[in-house]
Amino acid sequence: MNPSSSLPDAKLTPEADSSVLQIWGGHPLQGHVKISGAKNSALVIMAGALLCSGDCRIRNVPLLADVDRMGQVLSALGVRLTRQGDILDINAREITTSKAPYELVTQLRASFFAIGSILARLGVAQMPLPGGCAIGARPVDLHVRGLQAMGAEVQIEHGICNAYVPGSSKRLKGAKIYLDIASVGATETLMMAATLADGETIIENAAREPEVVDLANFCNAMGAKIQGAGTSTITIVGVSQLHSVDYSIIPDRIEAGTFLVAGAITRSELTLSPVQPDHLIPVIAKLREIGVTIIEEGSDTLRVLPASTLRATDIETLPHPGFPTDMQAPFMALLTLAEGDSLINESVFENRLRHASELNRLGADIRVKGNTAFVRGVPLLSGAPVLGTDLRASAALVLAGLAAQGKTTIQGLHHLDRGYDRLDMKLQQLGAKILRVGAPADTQLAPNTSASTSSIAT
Ligand SMILES: CC(=O)N[C@H]1[C@@H](OP(=O)(O)OP(=O)(O)OC[C@H]2O[C@@H](n3ccc(=O)[nH]c3=O)[C@H](O)[C@@H]2O)O[C@H](CO)[C@@H](O)[C@@H]1O
Ligand SMILES: C=C(OP(=O)(O)O)C(=O)O
Repeated sequence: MNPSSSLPDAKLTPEADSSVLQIWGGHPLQGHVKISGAKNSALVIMAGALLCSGDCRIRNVPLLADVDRMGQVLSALGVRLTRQGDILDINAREITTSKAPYELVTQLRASFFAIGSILARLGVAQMPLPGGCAIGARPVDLHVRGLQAMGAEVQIEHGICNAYVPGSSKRLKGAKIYLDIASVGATETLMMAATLADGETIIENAAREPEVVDLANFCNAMGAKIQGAGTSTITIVGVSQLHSVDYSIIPDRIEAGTFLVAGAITRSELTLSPVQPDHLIPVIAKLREIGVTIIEEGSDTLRVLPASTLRATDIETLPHPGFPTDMQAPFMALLTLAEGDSLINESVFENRLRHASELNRLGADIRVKGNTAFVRGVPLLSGAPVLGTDLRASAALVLAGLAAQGKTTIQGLHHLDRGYDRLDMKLQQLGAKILRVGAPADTQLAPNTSASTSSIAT
């Protein structure tokens, strides 16, 4: 069953670039929201499907522009894909080329991680350097060094990472790899590469994010031998081939966190499911510190209650299980309305505070110095035209817009659509007065004051 079957299908096209979101803020939300599958799991698991020459059925796949593009990357490699609702079937029996298309790979980050699976399957890969959110330099040196340690020759030329495995077997060799930084992507690239390598690979200082564990579980369900995912040391014993699989990806903890903040910032009562509360420990802990009541109901449901007062707090982003960098911008939106001064330190990416100046357009009081934002709480925000500069920055502006008095117009929706499954429609179903309109000229339309704006244009 498509978990979001009550939502219309959105068209995820470049038109999102010219469309805008209009939000009439200051209205409480109410109801239940269905959390979609995790973007960062879906994308890397699609890359992982390249390791297997049998059928891979992936369930709970979110409707995202990034998933579409990743599908196009796989198609361009000769892989067969069919999607029905949230089920994606992938068959990579034949990979007809080792060269991934530049114009697609450069539009998202996770596409690059497929260098690990392509190299493992074919012994050769030509992968353009990736795109993704412009939140820092985001090099791929750790991916490259790890593949080299496994015996690959790798060179970056003209924006393309060319890799091949010398020798007649074309098979990577197990290796001991220490990552200088616990990089999510490098851990995933190397874990995939190691599943089909000759011998044992040990990744030290591995990333511990839930999406790394999800990828390992997916690979193990295909017959891989991966141990330790979720800890700092992952051991992979290479196998010669993997078999068919039917696998369901985890709920998106960042989408869930975004809806928790939506409840908190609009002082609303919402329930969210399915979620894995243990994936949200730092987010829930910070919300409670801010004064928001979060109740766990059963094993997969969270309820957020209307907060009377929001209190300032300090946040430092860190690799999992620390506070997730992908929740930093949404929390900044929330803290603009908290009583007192908050300090937010972004320590994972070097340029991920660009939403601060856009939040200031809405009346927030934020000063940025280096990687630190000083947020002085204000009693209210007021709607204004703003620009989403990356995925989570755009989500932060939506959240601020929901709380701001009057009308907020958000441009740059292609960022939002990369990583949120029909966010505007889900908010609409909770009673938000939010409307997507096709072209900037339409932004002058009169507000639709009805709580259920079914005339949404997608
Ligand atoms: C598609 C995907 O899964 N994206 C997530 C992934 O991105 P991504 O995998 O790109 O993030 P990383 O964990 O690799 O990045 C962490 C830090 O390591 C640095 N670094 C990374 C690789 C490398 O070879 N060299 C290097 O210096 C990065 O520039 C960054 O400063 O994890 C991030 C951190 O949780 C999340 O914000 C992204 O949503
Ligand atoms: C940074 C993010 O995504 P990506 O790595 O795909 O750019 C994100 O999901 O917040």
